[in-house]
Amino acid sequence: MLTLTDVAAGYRHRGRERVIVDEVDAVAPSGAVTALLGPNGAGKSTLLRSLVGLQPLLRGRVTLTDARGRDAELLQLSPRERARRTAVVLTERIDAGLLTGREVVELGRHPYLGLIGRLTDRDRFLVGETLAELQAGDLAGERFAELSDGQRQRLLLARALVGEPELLVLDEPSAFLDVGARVDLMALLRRIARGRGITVVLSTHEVELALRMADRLWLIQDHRITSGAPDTMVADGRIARTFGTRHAVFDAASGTFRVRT
Ligand SMILES: Nc1ncnc2c1ncn2[C@@H]1O[C@H](COP(=O)(O)OP(=O)(O)OP(=O)(O)O)[C@@H](O)[C@H]1O
Repeated sequence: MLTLTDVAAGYRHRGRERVIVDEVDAVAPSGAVTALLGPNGAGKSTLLRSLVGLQPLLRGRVTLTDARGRDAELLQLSPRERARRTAVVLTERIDAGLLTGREVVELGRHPYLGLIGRLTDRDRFLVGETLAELQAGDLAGERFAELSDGQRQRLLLARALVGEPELLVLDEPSAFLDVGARVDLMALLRRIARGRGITVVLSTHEVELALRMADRLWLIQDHRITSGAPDTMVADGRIARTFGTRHAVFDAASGTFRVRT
């Protein structure tokens, strides 16, 4: 479980602070998918990057609670320990040079390798198992650079999971996927969250999909976050207020947007 306590995320330039999201108190349960929603520029990437230590957190506490109920302050852990317990999948297209699919996934074992950096039998076993779990075994021998966006996404997810993280954070994982692949990815993430009992937090622009498939929502509006179950947020009008525009109106009954006529 991930708990944010009085978190502020943003940027500091030459001693001046630009707060993007403030006073965040939110929980992402384990065994579940939490979707972070918000309009363009609301601060989804800023918050996710700050939570996992990819940019400095302005204020607050980020607590990871393991399966035995032990708390750890995520950003106080050593980089190696943090890399073992969390995995991050970003939107940027990565340059994997001439690496094969399997070699990309093997990189996910890096936080566990000794000084020589050699994979053990257990590392190889986990790589094989994870590739199978994500139905990506047929991509193992292919050159990563020559694969489609959907196939790469699967391998990047395998790379993230092969480190057996407790927390998986994904920034717009469906950005380059077609509609069928987006639904498949959400279903896969749900299965992984439940099967492994891990905490999955992802940002997305797919509001309708998140309403149907996420267990919990974090919604950014006006620099603050509110959270809750999708049904609750639809029923109390929060989704309509955040995403409705002059031309798009949210229909709570169907959980979809339609063009205002
Ligand atoms: N390096 C930076 N320095 C200062 N401000 C930044 C920096 N990077 C992003 N921002 C600002 O932070 C705000 C939030 O950006 P962010 O990318 O986190 O939003 P987002 O919700 O992920 O947006 P989108 O949905 O468009 O991807 C924006 O106003 C952006 O201009």
